[in-house]
Amino acid sequence: MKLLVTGGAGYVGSVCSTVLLERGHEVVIIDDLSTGNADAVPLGAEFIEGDVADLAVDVLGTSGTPRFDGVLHFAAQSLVGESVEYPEKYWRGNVVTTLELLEAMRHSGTRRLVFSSTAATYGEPEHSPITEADPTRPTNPYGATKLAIDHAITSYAAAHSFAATSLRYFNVAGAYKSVGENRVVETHLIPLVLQVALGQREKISIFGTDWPTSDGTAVRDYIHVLDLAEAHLLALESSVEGRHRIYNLGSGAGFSVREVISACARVTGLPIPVEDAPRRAGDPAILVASSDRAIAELGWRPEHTDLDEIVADAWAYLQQLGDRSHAAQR
Ligand SMILES: NC(=O)c1ccc[n+]([C@@H]2O[C@H](COP(=O)([O-])OP(=O)(O)OC[C@H]3O[C@@H](n4cnc5c(N)ncnc54)[C@H](O)[C@@H]3O)[C@@H](O)[C@H]2O)c1
Ligand SMILES: O=c1ccn([C@@H]2O[C@H](COP(=O)(O)OP(=O)(O)O[C@H]3O[C@H](CO)[C@H](O)[C@H](O)[C@H]3O)[C@@H](O)[C@H]2O)c(=O)[nH]1
Repeated sequence: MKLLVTGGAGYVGSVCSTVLLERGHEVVIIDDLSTGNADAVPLGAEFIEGDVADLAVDVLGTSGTPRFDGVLHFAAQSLVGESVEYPEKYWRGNVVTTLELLEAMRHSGTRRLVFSSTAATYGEPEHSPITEADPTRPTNPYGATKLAIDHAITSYAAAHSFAATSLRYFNVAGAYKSVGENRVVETHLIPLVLQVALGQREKISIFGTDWPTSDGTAVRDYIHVLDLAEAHLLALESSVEGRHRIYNLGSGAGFSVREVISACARVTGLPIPVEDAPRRAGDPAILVASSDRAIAELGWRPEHTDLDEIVADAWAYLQQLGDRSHAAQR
């Protein structure tokens, strides 16, 4: 297939693009490098630098035979805390941008879409694990914008025969080959803990030690980025015109913040100083996915579910990056 990948210079988008190219697909990437890295664009992909909202119409074309077989839409602003402080950046950057993309797809006759949704669409869950039938009550603007986009996609599928899939990722982690997490502003637990191990940060703050969990720290479901890439391929291949399918994607097990820090200490063999800190606003206590629907309908099987393996891949990537990481250059 010839595929348009938005956000293909970001973490998840560049790993997925790498896997798509390995499977023989043609990949064109649009990325404005607002949070991505030009050197994450995989060899073999065509790269167009700029904003999806500005470029979608030109790149997809407006009439005749569609130029692309499908779109994978990763481009987004995705920092929960920032979304609380600057919601306008999220409503414009996520919702307005995606509406422009959907319209460009409609006019060009491109119907196949895989969208990066998120566990943050659910908000504070009533029970665990979370299924797709559970209520969606996001607790921050980031989750609200992703949910709004999911609703828009549902109506485009019904009215305009889009063959769409929203993948609700839980906590993505790990690395694949030369691609991993290398953000200017890093807020995610595993890369932060590994930066402490590397001596790039003094310590890791544990946000909340009084959660109703076994060790008092928050529990998350960490999914290897390579398993996520496989789900995108399966979603693309099986998409159905007129349907918008929604799937949760996680590894099926929850790990506490302290368990993640222990895994990082085991894998690196290095000391990781910690400090107890207050809860972070908007954080739910426990987020664990039921991926049963993706397993049953897509035939997806998460294969890299061992936390130590996920951490080891992220660690290998950071070591290989060395002085080239944003954290090293600060
Ligand atoms: N990482 C996670 O744990 C996680 C979890 C759930 C959902 N997601 C979603 O997955 C997607 C990818 O996340 P990520 O962690 O790789 O983030 P990322 O910030 O590394 O990647 C996003 C990419 O999109 C680009 N971008 C943003 N807005 C753009 C625009 N308007 N035009 C062109 N390019 C634009 C950025 O430069 C960046 O390269 C996002 O949609 C995110 O909301 C991520
Ligand atoms: O320095 C830190 C950073 C994080 N945490 C804790 O570690 C856990 C994981 O935090 P992350 O920031 O790595 O991930 P989140 O669970 O907050 O959010 C991630 O997963 C969500 C879905 O589960 C959303 O999709 C979101 O985009 C994505 O960043 C949370 O309990 C958080 O409070 C700490 O204790 N200290």
